[in-house]
Amino acid sequence: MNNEKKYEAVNEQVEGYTQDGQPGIEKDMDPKPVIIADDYKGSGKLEGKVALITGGDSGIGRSVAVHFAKEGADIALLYLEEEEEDAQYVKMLAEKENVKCLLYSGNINDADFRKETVNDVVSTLGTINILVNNAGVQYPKKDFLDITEDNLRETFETNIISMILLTQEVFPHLEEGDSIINSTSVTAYKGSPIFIDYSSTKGAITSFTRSLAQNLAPQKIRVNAVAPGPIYTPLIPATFDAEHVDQHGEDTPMERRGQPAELGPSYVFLAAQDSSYMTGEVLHVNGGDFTAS
Ligand SMILES: NC(=O)C1=CN([C@@H]2O[C@H](COP(=O)(O)OP(=O)(O)OC[C@H]3O[C@@H](n4cnc5c(N)ncnc54)[C@H](O)[C@@H]3O)[C@@H](O)[C@H]2O)C=CC1
Ligand SMILES: CC(=O)C(C)=O
Repeated sequence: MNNEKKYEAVNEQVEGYTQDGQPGIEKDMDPKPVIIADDYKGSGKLEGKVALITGGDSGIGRSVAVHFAKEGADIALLYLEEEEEDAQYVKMLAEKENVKCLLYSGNINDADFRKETVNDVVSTLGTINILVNNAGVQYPKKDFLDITEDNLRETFETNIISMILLTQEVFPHLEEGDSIINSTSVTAYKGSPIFIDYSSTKGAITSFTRSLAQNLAPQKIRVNAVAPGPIYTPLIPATFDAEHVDQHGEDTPMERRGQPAELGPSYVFLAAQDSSYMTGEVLHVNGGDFTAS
């Protein structure tokens, strides 16, 4: 079975599965997302590198973590406490690739936690070469007036404010050739009637990526982003009702949701020297929605 057929087969089994609020837990998902293609072969593209991946326990971040491990990077994952088992699973997969994997559970919105995490990664693994800013939350609301101030503040705090603050924490350790990759979203480009606040944070992430890329270009530190379309991750059953979960991705030109396995290679490309002449760019992995780019 070719990879796309395998993804379609998983998609067909989804059938409106939901979870009870964020954070979504990958170990409870049935069917499980596909993290990496069976025929993916690492070729040492990230050997000797150290990557810090936020939200690296599950979904897109898990796929990034496993691809980076396949490419020889030591990795550190930052995630919420409720996701410990998901993170332990990623650690087990990474260690099978003979790389180190450090785990940091806590809230990215806590300044001490950010600082302690970065200091510990650097003292244990020597440095940080790649920062993947991927943690995010979303609270879909049909009615504009239903967006609560608490949800609005949490969405901005988690998705963009802490992204910038964590990047400031990591920046002093980055050197020429190192790279930052941010997870934005197709909703930053298309807008979304149910994600007015969330899509605003994703628009901010795109602008942050472009602006920081210009600022850091003289130091030869590259800053790029990936804009996923609808991807089957714990975030989806944790935040959508069954009908929306079922339909997720049907409105793309490819008429299907994506699997995390279809995202990981883009992050490898942006982290590796293969993309050495790219900065401030966004890769759109969205099932063919090229008008949203
Ligand atoms: N699944 C999708 O269809 C799409 C996802 N994205 C983005 O991809 C990124 C990853 O999400 P997914 O893999 O889909 O879901 P996910 O639920 O697997 O990952 C989100 C991760 O964010 C982390 N997180 C959230 N709040 C946190 C906090 N306060 N402190 C520490 N960690 C926190 C959690 O570890 C969680 O695992 C997010 O930024 C999301 O907005 C973008 C477009 C589409
Ligand atoms: C959550 C999100 O960004 C989409 C495209 O579903």
